[in-house]
Amino acid sequence: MTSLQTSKVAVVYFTKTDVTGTLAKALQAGLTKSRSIDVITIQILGEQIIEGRFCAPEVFEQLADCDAIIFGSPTYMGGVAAQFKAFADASSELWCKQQWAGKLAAGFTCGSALNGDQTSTLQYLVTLANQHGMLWVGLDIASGYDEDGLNRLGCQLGVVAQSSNGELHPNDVATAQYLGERIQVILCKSINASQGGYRGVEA
Ligand SMILES: Cc1cc2nc3c(=O)[nH]c(=O)nc-3n(C[C@H](O)[C@H](O)[C@H](O)COP(=O)(O)O)c2cc1C
Repeated sequence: MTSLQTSKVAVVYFTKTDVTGTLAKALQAGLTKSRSIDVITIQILGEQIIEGRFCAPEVFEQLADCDAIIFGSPTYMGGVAAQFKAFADASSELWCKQQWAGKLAAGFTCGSALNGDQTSTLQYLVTLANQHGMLWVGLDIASGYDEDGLNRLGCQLGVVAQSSNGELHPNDVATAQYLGERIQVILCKSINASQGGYRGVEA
C-alpha cells in the first residue's frame, strides 16, 4: 500500500439471480463513498468452470495487487455455491506461497430463509481468508442497537442478507454498504500508519 489513491479492492462473487450481485454493488458504493479507491468487481461465471475446475488465471492476476479482497456467494445448502468453491479451490495455487497474506478480507452472503445457515457460508469464507493469511474484517454493529437497523439479522462475521423473492431488505443493502465503508476507513488508517505515524482518520 503506498497511497490511498493507489489502494485497490476487489469484490469477487458468484450470483445466479443477482441478489448477491446487488450486495456487491452496495459494497462498492461504500468503498468509494468518501475517498478515492480503485474497486474492481469480479463476477465468477459458470463458463469459467470446466470439468469442475475454475479456469480463469486472469482473475488471480487481477487480485494479486489488491489490498483487500471481499468474497461473496449466495448460501447454497448451508455453504458457498459450487461455482464460488471452484474459485476458492483454484486459489490453492497461491496458498503455498501465501501470496494473499496481509491483505484485508471480508464476506457477504444471502439466503432465502431468515436463518438459512448463511452464517455457515461466512464461516467458510473466514477459513478461506485465514488459509491465505489474510486479515478478516467483520461488522462492528450490535444487532438491535443500531439506530439505522443495520445488521438486522445479527451476524457480525460479515453481511448476511435474506431474500425470498429477489428483492433485498433495504437494511441488508445498507449493511453491505456500511461494510464497504468500514474497509475503506481501515485501509486509510493503515496507509497513514505506514506513512510515518498514525494520525487518525474520521470514520
Ligand atoms: C441449490 C440452492 C441451494 C440453496 N440453499 C439455501 C440455503 O441453504 N439457505 C438459504 O437460506 N437459501 C438457500 N438457497 C436460496 C438462495 O440462497 C437465494 O435464492 C439467494 O438469494 C440466491 O442468490 P443470488 O440471487 O445471488 O443467486 C438455495 C438456492 C439454491 C439454488
